[in-house]
Amino acid sequence: MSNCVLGSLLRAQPSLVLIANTAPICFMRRTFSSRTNVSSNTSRSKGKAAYVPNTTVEALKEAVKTGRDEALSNRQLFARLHPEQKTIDMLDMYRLGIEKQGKYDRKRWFHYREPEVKLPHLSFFAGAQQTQSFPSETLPEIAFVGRSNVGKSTLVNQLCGSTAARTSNKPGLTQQLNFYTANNDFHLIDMPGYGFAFAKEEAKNSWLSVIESYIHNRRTLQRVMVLLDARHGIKVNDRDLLEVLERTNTKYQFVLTKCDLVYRTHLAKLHLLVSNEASQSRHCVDRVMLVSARDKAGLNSLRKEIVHICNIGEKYLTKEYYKNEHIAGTEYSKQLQLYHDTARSKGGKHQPASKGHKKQSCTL
Ligand SMILES: Nc1nc2c(ncn2[C@@H]2O[C@H](COP(=O)(O)OP(=O)(O)OP(=O)(O)O)[C@@H](O)[C@H]2O)c(=O)[nH]1
Ligand SMILES: [Mg+2]
Repeated sequence: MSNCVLGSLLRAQPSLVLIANTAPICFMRRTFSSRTNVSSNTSRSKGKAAYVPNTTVEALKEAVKTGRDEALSNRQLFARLHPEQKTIDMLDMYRLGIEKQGKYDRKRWFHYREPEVKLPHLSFFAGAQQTQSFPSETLPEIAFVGRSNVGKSTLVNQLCGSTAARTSNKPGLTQQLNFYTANNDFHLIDMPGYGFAFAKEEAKNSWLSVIESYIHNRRTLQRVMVLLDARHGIKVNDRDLLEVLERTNTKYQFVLTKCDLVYRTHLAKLHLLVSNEASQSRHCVDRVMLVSARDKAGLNSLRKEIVHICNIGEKYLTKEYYKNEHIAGTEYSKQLQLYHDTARSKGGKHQPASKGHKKQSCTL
């Protein structure tokens, strides 16, 4: 375990990380006990986990280049990001993120009625706490990894409309690799989380080495879904996992979870940062997925991704499905047009968020 990279999470040492390779800002790698950030200069971010992912973002670079913005905190730099309009439109369409309520609130009007991709129910068939207990390699496998409590087990359940995986609001419930089969078409693997968890140190060390061994050796593993909490983005201990994935030439993809807990504009900015990260990584799929298991938003896109990864598209995405999808898309465009026309005729911009709307805290 001493040479296990993931194991280093548990004895993290402060070290310097450069943003965007060239940007003259550095920040202290946080340990679990010390959560200070040297580039944060606002009292608001003091003591909080203000974290800028180690990624190249034109807006951030631009802000740094001007010189006058060098003293800005990560949070302020993040606030200056400008996501593309098409990202915001996509979030609107799939109703991801909290929408600021306005006079012409789209929720009251219409939404995109996407036909559902129905995946078979899951059944549990193996649990592994050590490498020798892995079941034999038969069907294509997709693994779900991420920090404890990020929503792995919940997502596995929601994708297949099942309750097979146990979930809890207490980090550290899943303590072994759980293998689920979906109608003998593919396997989904729910992994234990890394980072903070209510479990013994030795147990956490052993999960990490088993996860690493699984990623390294499993020939049927098609993709690793790296789940990131939309409130937090990429954290230091995620980076250690990404290093393992890159080193073992494993194909992986980011999934932003709990999108119902952040505002849509925040989500669009985070999407920009994480997409940037994905496009710079050799083995990362350049398509960031966004989901909310609570609101059941974005799940369908992830289901389609799974079906494509496992090459079972013709079974689940029939001609009928594409026809319904086309009808729903056309209807949505019509309603959107009507919405814009009405808003314009009433002199209309959206009203600001209502006073009673509770703002969610985030640690970016
Ligand atoms: N609001 C919200 N809560 C969610 C969402 N997904 C999961 N949760 C909640 O997050 C908590 C953790 O969910 P789990 O699925 O058990 O998390 P996990 O990643 O499997 O956690 P470990 O097994 O400890 O690694 C539960 O209370 C879930 O109800 C989501 O999309 N939105
Ligand atoms: Mg779990």
